[in-house]
Amino acid sequence: MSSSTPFALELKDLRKQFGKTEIIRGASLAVNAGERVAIIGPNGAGKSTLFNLISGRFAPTSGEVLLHGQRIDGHKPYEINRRGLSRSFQVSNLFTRLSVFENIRCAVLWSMGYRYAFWKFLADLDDANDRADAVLEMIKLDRKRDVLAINLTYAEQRALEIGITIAGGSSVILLDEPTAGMSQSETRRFVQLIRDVTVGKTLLTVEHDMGVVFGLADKIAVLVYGEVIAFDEPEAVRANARVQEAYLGSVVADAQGAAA
Ligand SMILES: Nc1ncnc2c1ncn2[C@@H]1O[C@H](COP(=O)(O)OP(=O)(O)OP(=O)(O)O)[C@@H](O)[C@H]1O
Repeated sequence: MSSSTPFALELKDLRKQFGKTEIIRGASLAVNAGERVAIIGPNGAGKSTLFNLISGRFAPTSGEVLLHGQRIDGHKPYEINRRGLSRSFQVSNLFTRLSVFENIRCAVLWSMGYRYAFWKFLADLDDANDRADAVLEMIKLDRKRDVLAINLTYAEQRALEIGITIAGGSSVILLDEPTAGMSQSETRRFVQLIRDVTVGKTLLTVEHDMGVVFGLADKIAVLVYGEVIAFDEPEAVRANARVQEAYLGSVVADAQGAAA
């Protein structure tokens, strides 16, 4: 066994079957700490399923998921979260009737272990408040601190979700289509926001927008029929013949304009 630093996240020959259908068919991937990785692939390739396997919503049929060198496959989502992996969802996960600040503070308190032990939380409330305010500044919602989440714009709600995802200080962040539904200018600002709040962290994002992919990712993983057929830097993936053939031909041509 090597003594070098383990990968932040590693998938080893991961498989997932639903009934008789194998959706994830031996996916392998090794992500270094601090890398930003976009997972792309055609509809139905298994991107969301892969996220569900990594974050513990599904247990794999076989194979391994390692977080900082330790097995997490089959563990419960909250256990995986405690070990430093946090995930956002395509569908909004906000408490719409709570303020922006309260949404973030809930996430901070949860990450500090106050899910059930609210009796001990008063002592640490100042810490939680400070951390929540720091996160609000990072996601640029400090001026909306006391606004109810339901009254935010769509883009602000998505920023709040990112804030909730990073509030606990996880080192590995999974974002599922973070810019879906945004205008082009909102998307550009949002990509910058994601870059800013994930400095020093490991990021995996599922993304359809090639402008976002090429603007954000250090590396791209191409998932086709439940297999990672390429995992490399953007230019190498763009030039990869197998990727061109299986998926990217026309999509990449479009992206060249979008990323320029
Ligand atoms: N819980 C489940 N039970 C049965 N089949 C499932 C389940 N979840 C996903 N699938 C199937 O797995 C396949 C991959 O779905 P998945 O949502 O992971 O793909 P995707 O790459 O995220 O697609 P998209 O880009 O359209 O979001 C689909 O055929 C889907 O119907």
